[in-house]
Amino acid sequence: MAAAKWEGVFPAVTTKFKENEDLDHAEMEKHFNFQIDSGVHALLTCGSLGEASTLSFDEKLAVTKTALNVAAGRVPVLVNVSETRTATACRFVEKAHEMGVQGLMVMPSVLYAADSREAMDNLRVIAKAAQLPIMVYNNPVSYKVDLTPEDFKELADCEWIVAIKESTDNVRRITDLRNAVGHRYQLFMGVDDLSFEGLAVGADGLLAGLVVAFPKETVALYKLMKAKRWDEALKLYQWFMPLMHLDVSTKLVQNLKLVETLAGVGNEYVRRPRQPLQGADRARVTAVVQQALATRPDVSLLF
Ligand SMILES: N[C@@H](CC=O)C(=O)O
Repeated sequence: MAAAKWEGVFPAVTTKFKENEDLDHAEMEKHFNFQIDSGVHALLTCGSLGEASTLSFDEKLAVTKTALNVAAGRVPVLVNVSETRTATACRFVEKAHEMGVQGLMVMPSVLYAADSREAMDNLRVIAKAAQLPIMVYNNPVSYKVDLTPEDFKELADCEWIVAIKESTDNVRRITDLRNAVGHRYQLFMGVDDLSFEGLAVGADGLLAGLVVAFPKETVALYKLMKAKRWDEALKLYQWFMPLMHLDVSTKLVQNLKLVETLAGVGNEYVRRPRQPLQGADRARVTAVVQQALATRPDVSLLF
């Protein structure tokens, strides 16, 4: 049977590399401990922000193993599934299950824009192989596959599908999902700069990017919203917004790795063909981060 209900702040952790592009497990241990010590409610490895597209099958398992070792049961560890072929995804989830992950996030195949019949079949086949709770990552903006509230109604009989990461960029979708399927699924806002709006209309959590550099602030935003302390949440959100815009970009990985570096919690090593930001892009992100750091609220005073 599927696990306890997921809720709260789930960072899509960045994958740490050395200068020569090898995995840097020591840096990842630091990063994962930093997230957990800051109060996040789970870790998601190997998402798009985790540069999944540059990681081999075995590397994804190795990164996830490090997260499991660090978490040691303190928070659940989910791994993103982004294989291009359903059969490969099944092999991957079987290995992830053996390794002890507590859940999966499943993306559609990024190289083929499946129609909804194909996308739902892909999910059912992966769920059967995994026998693990699954969050469906619905992001038609980036991946050109949109599972609608009607599709989720149809998937409701699949007990392993327990949550949806909502990234349509359309905040109406949270309410449309609730109206269509009630509380059958836990709903996560997947677009950073719609966090307040998503939580305000009843999302159960955030599966977000900026949390990698500012976990305490993201957890504070979530807690304020759940406590209906709207004015304080809005003030914090207004401070956060210029940073959150940085996640909504084709350069989100480089943006966020630069944010982590300037915030003193990471480095900028990425895998080619990505390269660290330069020129005007670098100056723009640096200015946003410097302004945010200069006006950073002390969220420990809020609770
Ligand atoms: N969609 C991202 C998280 C948010 O930026 C991911 O899957 O890594």
